[in-house]
Amino acid sequence: MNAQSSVQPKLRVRGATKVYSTGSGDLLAIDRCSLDVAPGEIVSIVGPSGCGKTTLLWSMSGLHGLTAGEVLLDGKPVKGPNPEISMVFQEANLLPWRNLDANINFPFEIKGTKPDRVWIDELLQMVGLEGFGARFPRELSGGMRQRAALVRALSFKPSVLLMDEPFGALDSFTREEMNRLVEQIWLDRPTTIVLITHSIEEAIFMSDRVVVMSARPGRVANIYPVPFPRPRSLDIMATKEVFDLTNAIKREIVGDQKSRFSTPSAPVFQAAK
Ligand SMILES: Nc1ncnc2c1ncn2[C@@H]1O[C@H](COP(=O)(O)OP(=O)(O)OP(=O)(O)O)[C@@H](O)[C@H]1O
Repeated sequence: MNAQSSVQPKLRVRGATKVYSTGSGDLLAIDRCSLDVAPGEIVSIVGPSGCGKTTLLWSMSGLHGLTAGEVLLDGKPVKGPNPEISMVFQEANLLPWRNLDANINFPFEIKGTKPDRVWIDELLQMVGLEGFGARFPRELSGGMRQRAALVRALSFKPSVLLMDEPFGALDSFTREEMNRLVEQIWLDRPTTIVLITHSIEEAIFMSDRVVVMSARPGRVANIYPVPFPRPRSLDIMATKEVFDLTNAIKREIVGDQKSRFSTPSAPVFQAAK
């Protein structure tokens, strides 16, 4: 799917600017970021540490407000938590005293709504966790806990899934397994996904487009289309085209950081006018 097509964007970020008030003054985290994500598209956001990736993603979720700019879901402003938007974080955040089933049910209990058990069982099967409902988080591996977090996030049937470095704490083998799993689920049930990652390889494997942000204050520096066919096999990932794209993105990020380090840095910024 291509965001440049005439289809209305699922998610539209317009001039997103966020200033945090800190003990040493205002800090401009992101500055006039704009991005359209098409329905059913997977977009990754990469950039130097501290460039504002999480700030941008949380703004998309409605979990925190913007100083200026707006986020639109299907053309309507996102002004707070939205049932259409789910999140997955680096930590699975499962409640240790509840078993897997009870963890997945927990958000429904809070909301006072009834979970769709058929859908949840289907998800558990897709991620290979069927039959593990009675297990407690301590009895699950890191990868299994993240798979459970994925099921919990998808259990609401969101139309947008926001993932904040979801596999960053996993070993590289499990991480690749999770990448393939998310792609499989997405191929089966297309959802609009925005993913933050520190791994350019992961970004390329997962995405239709990779957004590169500049060092803080974060701006959209460049957007790279990823034209490789799906499902993305290890063979595709080993091609020269992927190697060249990886290097181009890496060079852009490293180059940006180098130019920052070679000029005196000012940690506190004024908000963009
Ligand atoms: N609640 C907050 N209050 C003050 N400053 C904040 C707050 N949250 C983030 N920041 C600052 O805003 C900037 C952007 O942070 P953010 O976490 O969005 O970046 P990031 O690109 O996700 O970082 P990383 O890649 O290291 O996870 C950083 O300088 C950070 O210290």
